[in-house]
Amino acid sequence: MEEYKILAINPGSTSTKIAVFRNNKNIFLKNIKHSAEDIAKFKTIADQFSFRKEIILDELKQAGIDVNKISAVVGRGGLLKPIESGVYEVNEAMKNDLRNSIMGEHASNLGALIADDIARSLPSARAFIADPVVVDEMEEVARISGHPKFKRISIFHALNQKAIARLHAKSIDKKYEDLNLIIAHLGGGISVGAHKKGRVIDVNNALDGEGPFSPERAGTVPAGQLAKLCFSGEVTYDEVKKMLTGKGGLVAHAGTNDAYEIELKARSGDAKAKLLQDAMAYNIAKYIGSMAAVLKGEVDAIILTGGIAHNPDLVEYIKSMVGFIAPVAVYPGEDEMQALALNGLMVLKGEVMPKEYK
Ligand SMILES: Nc1ncnc2c1ncn2[C@@H]1O[C@H](COP(=O)(O)OP(=O)(O)O)[C@@H](O)[C@H]1O
Ligand SMILES: CCCC(=O)OP(=O)(O)O
Repeated sequence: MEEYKILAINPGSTSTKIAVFRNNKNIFLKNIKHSAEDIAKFKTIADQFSFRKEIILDELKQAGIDVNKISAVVGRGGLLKPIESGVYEVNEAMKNDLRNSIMGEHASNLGALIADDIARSLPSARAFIADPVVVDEMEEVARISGHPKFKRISIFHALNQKAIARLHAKSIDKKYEDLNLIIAHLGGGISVGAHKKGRVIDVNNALDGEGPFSPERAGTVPAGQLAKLCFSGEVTYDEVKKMLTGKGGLVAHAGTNDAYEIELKARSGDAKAKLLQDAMAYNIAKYIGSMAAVLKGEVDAIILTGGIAHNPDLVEYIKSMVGFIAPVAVYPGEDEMQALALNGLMVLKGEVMPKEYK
């Protein structure tokens, strides 16, 4: 069998994860954490391009990986136009949209750009993205907000939610397409999706003022108070945007995007940290409850995943609130690196045709 080496690149809001696969075997994996201060040095996401790219190349060099043998670089897909689930070859239209931040700014915008840049520097490598954060399978009824000027849109951890859904389905000998699941990805941002027979029919916009608060996002905030603040003359547009994304959530309340730090403080008796952690868990559970209504109570399982799903206290809090709906399964961390690499491998082996982004 022909041997392919694949580099997977996953820029998240609080980390850059990289992995190298030889066919479907993982031979290198690294999770580089970025503190709130590190990230705050950059005005825009585009400004982080060289910082994140150099970190990736340094790590590969230190690990002794021969990059010249790489056949595909697969990046986490960012804020593109809403598109269907799948693997896409990086092209000029995609790069233009990402460079111009047509749908906003998020670290995942760098996935395709860095993948393309690295692939171009190699003898024969192609660049792809898979299941970007803009995968959109929402039902029409879920798109309508309380005012025609505001439309609900699908921005979430599509890659990991889909990968974990398939992993869970396999573990119980079922197909993803036969199950109804509620999946909460608990990372730098938090998304809670209702998966109905393989389609995410509703999900909170994890990036932009919707859903539970997260390590670095405010989530849903009282709209009237937000409008008042915006016209108070006390804050600029950019400052308000940062309050919602980047400097909201745990960063605003406690000055850190590290949920593990809050977990340790809460466990050692810090009452403020405990209340903050409980509030985050409470809001996650509340959104899971709303997705149970979306699925009309027909829920095969609730799945908790992402970095914060490592926290046993937070997981117990959520279970105590939503355990009556369906069994709760916990998949701490993510399966994104394998999902990226396997999508690239399927294209290289000719098993799937990459889609074209227009
Ligand atoms: N072992 C752990 N225990 C508790 N929290 C953790 C653990 N590992 C990571 N986290 C928390 O998970 C969050 C990051 O999750 P992750 O899914 O890696 O995010 P992202 O990809 O959005 O950067 C951070 O706030 C981090 O503190
Ligand atoms: C943009 C939606 C996905 C998201 O929030 O990712 P991070 O948790 O990596 O910021």
